[in-house]
Amino acid sequence: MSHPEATRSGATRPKAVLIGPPGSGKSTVGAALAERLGVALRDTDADIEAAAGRPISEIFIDDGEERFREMERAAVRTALAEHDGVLALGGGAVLAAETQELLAGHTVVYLKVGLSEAVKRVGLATARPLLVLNPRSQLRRLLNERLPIYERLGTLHVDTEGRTPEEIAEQIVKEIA
Ligand SMILES: Nc1ncnc2c1ncn2[C@@H]1O[C@H](COP(=O)(O)OP(=O)(O)OP(=O)(O)O)[C@@H](O)[C@H]1O
Ligand SMILES: O=C(O)C1=C[C@@H](O)[C@@H](O)[C@H](O)C1
Ligand SMILES: [Mg+2]
Repeated sequence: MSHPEATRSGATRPKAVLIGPPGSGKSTVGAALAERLGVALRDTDADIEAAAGRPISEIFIDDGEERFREMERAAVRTALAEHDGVLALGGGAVLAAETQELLAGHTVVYLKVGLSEAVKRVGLATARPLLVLNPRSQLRRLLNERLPIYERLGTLHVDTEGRTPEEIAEQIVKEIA
């Protein structure tokens, strides 16, 4: 007898789910990977902004981080069930126990980046609400908290330093083939 959950999860699933800290290149590598695979890139940050009709920085200010994380859990759940291309998750999405469970059985690509390189890449971008005040110390805190989670959830770990997004995408294509 076919179980409805099994049918649903088997029918539509992303080719790859990208995780990693801010600046690891989820959006950039995601675009290069989607192009190579000839599929669409979906980004849960963009889904949340579209649903709320506001940028994430405003959601953080108006509603707080907790409400943002609720919206993020829902966005991840929906995207994992609907999307069959490349899916980039927000940097903190993996903190949610529900999301950690939902990722089991997926091809999860962890994009690795060190603190100094991540700081260089995100620069002083104010679009990242968690990094507004002191990007370096905030990123250090985020990395300390999240590295073990990214490492545990990633079924493929990919170095991103000193390599172009295209080179990284090429490696991922080979490894998930
Ligand atoms: N391999 C790379 N080498 C050099 N720069 C890179 C690389 N990958 C991404 N970048 C640059 O780093 C910055 C951050 O990349 P991107 O926005 O893709 O990260 P992200 O993981 O999606 O971040 P966020 O979690 O904030 O959404 C961008 O300016 C991008 O051009
Ligand atoms: O690292 C994080 O917690 C975040 C990363 C971004 O992708 C956004 O989801 C938001 O700015 C929070
Ligand atoms: Mg991004």
